[in-house]
Amino acid sequence: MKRKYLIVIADYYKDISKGLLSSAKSILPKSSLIKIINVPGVFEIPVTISKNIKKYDAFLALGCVIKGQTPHFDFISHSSTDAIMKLSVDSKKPIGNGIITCLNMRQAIARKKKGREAAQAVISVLSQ
Ligand SMILES: Nc1c(NC[C@H](O)[C@H](O)[C@H](O)CO)[nH]c(=O)[nH]c1=O
Ligand SMILES: CC(=O)[C@@H](O)COP(=O)(O)O
Repeated sequence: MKRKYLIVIADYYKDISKGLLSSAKSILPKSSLIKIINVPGVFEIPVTISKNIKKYDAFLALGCVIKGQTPHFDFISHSSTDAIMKLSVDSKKPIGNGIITCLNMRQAIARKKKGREAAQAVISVLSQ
């Protein structure tokens, strides 16, 4: 079956996002219809998915948050994760969480292939 996927990707850390995107795309079925929307940061991901929730079968949220000096990291990480979970449960559609939350750039580089896990999870839920 030809599934429609929307990938929403935050450009805040472009190199990391590129890795997340290529690893996610590598596992999606070749027959899928895939649309990609770029947003400035992970905070913009939930509203973008929400605006498109009826148009696609499944979604991938990709981005990277790296801890700085202030509590900003916790607010951005929790609010985006919670909003994505709520959207997924309310709409009954899978949204793969490929937002990595890291304490430093070294951790982010080591995790930039995690898009694959998010894509794999979505495929698994779609097949239930
Ligand atoms: N600090 C990070 C951000 N911050 C930006 C926000 O996501 C948002 O774009 C801004 O607050 C305007 O609404 N975004 C990331 O993706 N990663 C970060 O580490
Ligand atoms: C997400 C963050 O914590 C970071 O990008 C912001 O840095 P800071 O807390 O130093 O303003």
